[in-house]
Amino acid sequence: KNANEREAEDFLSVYNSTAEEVWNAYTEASWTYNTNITDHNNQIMLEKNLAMSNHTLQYGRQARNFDFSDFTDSETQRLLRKLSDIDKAALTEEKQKEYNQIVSDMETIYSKAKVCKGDKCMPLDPDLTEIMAKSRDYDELLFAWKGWRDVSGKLMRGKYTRYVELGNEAATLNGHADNGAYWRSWYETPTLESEVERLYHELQPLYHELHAYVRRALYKKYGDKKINLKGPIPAHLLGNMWAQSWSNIYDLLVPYPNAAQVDATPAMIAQKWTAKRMFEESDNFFKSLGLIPMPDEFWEKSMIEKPSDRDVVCHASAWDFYNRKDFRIKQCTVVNMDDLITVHHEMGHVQYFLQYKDQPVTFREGANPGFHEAIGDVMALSVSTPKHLHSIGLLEKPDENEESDINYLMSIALDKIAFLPFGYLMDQWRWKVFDGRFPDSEYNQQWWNLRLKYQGVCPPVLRSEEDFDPGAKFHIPANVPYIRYFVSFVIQFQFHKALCAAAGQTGPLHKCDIYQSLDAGKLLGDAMRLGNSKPWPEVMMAITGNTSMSAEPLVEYFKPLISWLEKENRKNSETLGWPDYSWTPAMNT
Ligand SMILES: CC(=O)N[C@@H](CC(=O)O)C(=O)NC[C@H](CC1(C(=O)N[C@@H](Cc2ccc(O)cc2)C(=O)O)CCCC1)C(=O)O
Ligand SMILES: [Zn+2]
Repeated sequence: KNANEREAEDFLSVYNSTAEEVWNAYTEASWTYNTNITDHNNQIMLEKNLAMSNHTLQYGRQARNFDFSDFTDSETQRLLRKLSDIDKAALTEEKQKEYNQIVSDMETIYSKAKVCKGDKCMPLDPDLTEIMAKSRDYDELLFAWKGWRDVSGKLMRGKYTRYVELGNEAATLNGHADNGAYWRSWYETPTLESEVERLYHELQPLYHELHAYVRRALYKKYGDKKINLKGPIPAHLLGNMWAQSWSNIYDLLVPYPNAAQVDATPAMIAQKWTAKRMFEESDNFFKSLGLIPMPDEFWEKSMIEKPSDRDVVCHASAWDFYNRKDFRIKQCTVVNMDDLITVHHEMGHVQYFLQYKDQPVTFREGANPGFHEAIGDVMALSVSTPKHLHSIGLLEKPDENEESDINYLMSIALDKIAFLPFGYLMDQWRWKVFDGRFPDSEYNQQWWNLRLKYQGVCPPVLRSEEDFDPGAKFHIPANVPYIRYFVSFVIQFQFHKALCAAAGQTGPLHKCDIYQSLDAGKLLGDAMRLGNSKPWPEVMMAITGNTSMSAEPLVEYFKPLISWLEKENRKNSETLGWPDYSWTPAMNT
């Protein structure tokens, strides 16, 4: 190593220890704000955010001064290259302040928004979420759906244009074409857009089969004035505020009502499960694989229930405090199966934090953002099986027959297959907003074009450019990219297949439960420990033996259901897709 490389290594170790301090300070301030939304806490968070940017700018400039092309250590090269991209710190201080304020304002609007009916004002969590999940009254669902958009997205419309401008300015200052190109650069895959497009088209036939089957069920429930069997589905009838997961309307479309049921919620309530019990159950699962237990600080400092005395950001999240000791989850947990899945999802993030905590801070990220999103869901694929739920006392002994298999696969498909077009279109919209193909005069129209094209849903009431429906989904005001979830929903089945093999499970993928398999745990733990120190294809290879993303394991997992759906839809001579694309439901009748 030449003197230059040794100097770089010293520089990187000073960077690392100072970064831990500065990032910890920001994360603490952000946590304080997220768990107690006040102007005071907001100001402190914004200050710490600026301090973090100044640190990034100061060290980013120094990193750029090194010529690391002839360095021998590839890890040093990788660290310096990552440091050289200074993100928002490239903006002037007042533009950074403006940008951070806009994002904070949009997130505050979203988190404090309530829909009022008379003197009763309902927040998204849990009130409107519960209405969307449980109501079967077309107009009550419409009230919640339209009401939420009026008090969230609609109020952010004016801020989003400036947010886009400043984000693009920062990205171009770092050498990216626009902010979307910057976000995609984290995958180190020049062909990312065509990769995800290929995956989407491989999976679209599965979605069309499910969409046709669900549309038929909604037709039976809401009639021919509200459902067109050749048209898109009104977006408020699918059990979820964004029609992104349909498991809450499972009762309207159960394939075999007399076969074994799959929902553990009734048992959780009957047995008086608490949020704490749900988290302990998840911790047990990770420990059974030989993975790292949640540390004491986690149990002391996490916020696992919605406080009654203050405003909080209820959207669940997992937090790394960058001091290798402090990791937390913030979740307004409701005792039901949906939230038990979410607990595993958030715990998956914390397990990743724990595994890579001794990496340089720059590498304390997922191999790519999709990897970070997949870990918890992989665990949930095992935990959700009737066999596993029975083993923790939440379901009777599952009867092993084809009908209960189809029931189970349907319940999982309503989350996983239903999600794919939504997971895909969220950043299709944002990438095109950032690259200018979607001018702000068309934000809402283009949003609904994509919602129709990919999801086959339509707005139940007229929309205009006074509305800003993308802003009604957390990740848009919160400035959180979304293609990571589409990637996760594909690769989590690759991981599931690989871990099931490691666990010696030979049956069909949907029956596999990796519980207590130390081999499966080691395979995943070793991959997580690498963090972002290696390009993700190498990590993918270490887990699955392949270097690329593949839809094949997802298709294999759902094979029995797809065959059933094809037969069922043919029997009903369903039209796949929505050729009556301009149809809309009768209004106010
Ligand atoms: C400090 C910080 O922000 N940390 C990051 C993690 C990190 O980057 O380290 C973080 O905690 N982000 C929050 C976000 C929360 C959830 C989410 O938003 N999910 C998507 C998509 C989806 C839906 C179903 C599903 O099964 C899996 C995903 C949605 O709900 O639309 C809510 C419920 C589940 C996950 C998350 O955990 O990803
Ligand atoms: Zn996540």
